[in-house]
Amino acid sequence: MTSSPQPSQNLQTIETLLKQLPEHRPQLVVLPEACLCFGAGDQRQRELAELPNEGPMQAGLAELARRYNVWLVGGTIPLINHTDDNKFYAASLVYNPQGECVARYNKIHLFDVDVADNTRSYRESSWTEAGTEVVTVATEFGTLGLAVCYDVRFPELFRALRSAGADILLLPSAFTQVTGAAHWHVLTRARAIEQQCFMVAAAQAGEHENGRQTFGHALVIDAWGRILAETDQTKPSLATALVSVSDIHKIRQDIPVADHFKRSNKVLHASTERTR
Ligand SMILES: O=C(O)CNC(=O)[C@H](CS)NC(=O)CCC(=O)C(=O)O
Repeated sequence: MTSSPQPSQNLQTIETLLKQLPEHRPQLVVLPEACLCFGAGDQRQRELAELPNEGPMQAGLAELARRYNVWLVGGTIPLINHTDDNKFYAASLVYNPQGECVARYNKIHLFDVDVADNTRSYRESSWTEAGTEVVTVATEFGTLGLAVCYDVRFPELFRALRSAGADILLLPSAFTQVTGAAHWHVLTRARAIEQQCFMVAAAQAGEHENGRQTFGHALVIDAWGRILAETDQTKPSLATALVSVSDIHKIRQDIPVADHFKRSNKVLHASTERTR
């Protein structure tokens, strides 16, 4: 998506995409970070921020999940934070096909980064409250592990998701054009390979109303690191793949990294303690 600052307009775009989905059900649809409001400025986002399970953005996503009979992951939307009025949570919400919100993940790693693009300096923590919880959710497809965008640079989170049972990693994103061109495919594939999970990485793409340029290239990656689907367009489009989560069992059996990590973790931990 090339989301605008206008939630109702973005909901319409999402509905246009949902109409193009293959017939196959059950189906999981992952939307990009800030799918309902992008490039609006932090003041506008604060105004739009909603309480959990209240407000038009969440009602819109719930209704679409129900109408199209899909599991729908609403990238991130701003949700109110009671401890600091100036900061909202960047929350990724999972809706089941009945339109019920069954999980919420607040983005943990915030993008306080300098980039050689026309924005130059990103300071996400100045308007976003960091999440503190690792979130997985059991579904009929397998267990989903939730992460968002910049989180992909922190493999420890993905290790924690795998330890908590994740089979399918979800990564709603809004990667910058510059960092995306250099790192997007490598990072998303690396997380899939090392955790032996599917990776569904949705993306903002193109040039937004505030001049920000995002990289696009939404991906579905399997647990062997193969790219199953990719969209390289900068107009709203879908990357779709038909997958079976049972494919990961052989990979995990043949290369038992989860067991080996338990062994090495003790050694590594003891060793860093000694050298400190
Ligand atoms: O601000 C919004 O409206 C939506 N959120 C974003 O665009 C976020 C925070 S600025 N973007 C990223 O995390 C980019 C990460 C990235 O590009 C990298 O890790 O290289």
